[in-house]
Amino acid sequence: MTTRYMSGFGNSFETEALEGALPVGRNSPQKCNYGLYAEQISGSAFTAPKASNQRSWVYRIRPSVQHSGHYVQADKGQLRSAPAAREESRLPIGQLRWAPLPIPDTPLTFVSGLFTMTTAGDADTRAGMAAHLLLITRSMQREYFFNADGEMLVVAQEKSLRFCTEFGTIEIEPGEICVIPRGVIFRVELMNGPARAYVCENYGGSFALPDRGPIGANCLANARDFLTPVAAFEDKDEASILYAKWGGDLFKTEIGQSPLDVVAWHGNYAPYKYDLRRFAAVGSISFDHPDPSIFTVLTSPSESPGTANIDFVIFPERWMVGENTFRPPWYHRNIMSEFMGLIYGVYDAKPEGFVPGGISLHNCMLPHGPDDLAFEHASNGELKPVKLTGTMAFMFETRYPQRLTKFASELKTLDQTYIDCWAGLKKHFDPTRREP
Ligand SMILES: O=C(O)Cc1cc(O)ccc1O
Ligand SMILES: [Fe+2]
Repeated sequence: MTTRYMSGFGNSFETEALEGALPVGRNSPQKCNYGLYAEQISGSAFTAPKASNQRSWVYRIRPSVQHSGHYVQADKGQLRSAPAAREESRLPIGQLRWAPLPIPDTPLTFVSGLFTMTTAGDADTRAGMAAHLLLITRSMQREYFFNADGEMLVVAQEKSLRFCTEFGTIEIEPGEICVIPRGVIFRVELMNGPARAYVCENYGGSFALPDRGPIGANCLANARDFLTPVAAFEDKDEASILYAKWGGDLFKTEIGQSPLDVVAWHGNYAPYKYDLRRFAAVGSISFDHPDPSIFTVLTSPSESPGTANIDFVIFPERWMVGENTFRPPWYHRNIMSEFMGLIYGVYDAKPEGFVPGGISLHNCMLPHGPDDLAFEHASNGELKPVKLTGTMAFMFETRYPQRLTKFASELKTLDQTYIDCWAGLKKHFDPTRREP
């Protein structure tokens, strides 16, 4: 199967899988072609300002009310939501790091394979996020899912994933991400074996491209590199289950057909993918290490301008050329809380211990920075231009403290010796020493 996409970010797209399925010049004619039902899905309040107003019109075989029934509670496994339950929120704080969670042999789908590591803010008040690890060993079959609590940003880490959605099909491989808006129904299939991914569940404002400020009109993530699928539909009458994440709980309902029955759609509320390797990194070409905000791919705004609900930041391949500069990230304490993952390669602040598929968590105001090895190397190495190659790390950075789940705190992969990576930093203080 070849997937086809339309280019652009937040465009008003239009696409039809059958010619003439889209009404011309109106949204809801008295009768739609092919006997389709017209329906709107809103991602913002009807009256939201134009720049943040999101909605799409879908023309489908059955209206969504028929892809619905009596919902009953489903087993939510290790899926958690903010605010964290009290017994989960008194867990010890600290700088934390996990080795990759092995992919088990047991059946895990996109729904049962979500393991929540942190939650932040409050899903009901549409503030904050959750960070999940995703392990998949089985494609969803006659199973579908939607999330009313937030949009889902999926970062492929090991093997590829196919998202069959109401709006069409998206395929991603490691190095690529997929964003599924709140409420959109989808199914996830494996493509080349059991997969591992990271998921940021965004309870807040939809991810948008950051303003570039003085950088100007180009570089970072360019709008044309975001890809939204063309319409594709299933006309399958077979007993299926629709899962819904709603208010922090997981529910399910039985339906008699595939809900992926949208024959045509138009609007600006739709899933998309992006290849992180297309990110045109901008950095210092003189001296000093800039803030990592220069590597923001997507930002979920909050009501405070400049203070993101979430920033999705990457650390891609790039040249390091700073003169008389300590080149890795500086030591720092940050009001924002940083959840990091490594897709492939080596991260410059942590050449050891932070491995692909692993996680680190540096929460609000907890100090961190390069380990002793990285410090020694960066303080004494010759400062010729160096290219960091074959690497892709990322960060989900939120204004809210990230609370660890009990699951995360009890994982065997939690690195009990992480704090020791700074133990070897020597006291160099000498009141008579001056650098040339
Ligand atoms: O802590 C980290 O590794 C992420 C990070 C990278 C950087 O270059 C500057 C600040 C920062 O938080
Ligand atoms: Fe940091």
